[in-house]
Amino acid sequence: MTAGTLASARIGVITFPGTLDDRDAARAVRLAGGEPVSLWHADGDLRGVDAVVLPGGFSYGDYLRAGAISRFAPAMDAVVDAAKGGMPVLGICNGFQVLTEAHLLPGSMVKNDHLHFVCREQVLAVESTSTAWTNQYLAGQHITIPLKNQDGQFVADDRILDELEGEGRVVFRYQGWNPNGSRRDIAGISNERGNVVGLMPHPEHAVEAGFGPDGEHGPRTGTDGLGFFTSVLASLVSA
Ligand SMILES: NC(=O)CC[C@H](N)C(=O)O
Repeated sequence: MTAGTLASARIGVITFPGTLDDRDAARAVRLAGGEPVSLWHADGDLRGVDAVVLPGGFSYGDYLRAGAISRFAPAMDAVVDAAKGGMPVLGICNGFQVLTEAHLLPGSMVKNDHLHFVCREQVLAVESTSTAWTNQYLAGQHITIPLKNQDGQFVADDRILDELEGEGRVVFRYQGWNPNGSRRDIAGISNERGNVVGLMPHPEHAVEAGFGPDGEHGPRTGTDGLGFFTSVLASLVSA
């Protein structure tokens, strides 16, 4: 993509068997002004996209461990190479699970501590705006987006957690209630470079006025998730 051509940014959305949220992710890209490109897990060619979203769902039925099989999909070999080269990659929920399994992000996702599926509107604090996916938010801003998962507990040892905190790579933290027992209330993290971000809650379901969740204090806005997709477009223009 040439600098300054915001609307021509092509954002790939990968579909695995069992993916649920690819259509909403593609729609979010379109509403932000980008061009969504459908990518299939078995295809190792990313079709020249500028960034990639790994959407939510139950890829390969969450068999073995959520994300553990998807990690070996041919598309993921291409994503790992592209991410190492600096391409923006966002993993949402099951996509976050795939990113940890693929070792693009540290830590692991395990069963929610209460052992129940959780589905709710969740308030998050945006703790880092230095990533390809959060540069259009304000540091400390609270956003409300849906959360729905069974394996949403982020775990890592203290050395990794201290490193994430020390390097400003805790991108989102749960506010008000920790819905799954995640260490240090962590809802999302990034890699060192800030091009790879993963989180459990779902920004792609909060991109259109009147349909997303109410804000924390104010009237229903429903668009708190749109900033992920406008952020990546902005990061591509400034790249
Ligand atoms: N919404 C989702 O992406 C679900 C993620 C995952 N398979 C889980 O339940 O933990």
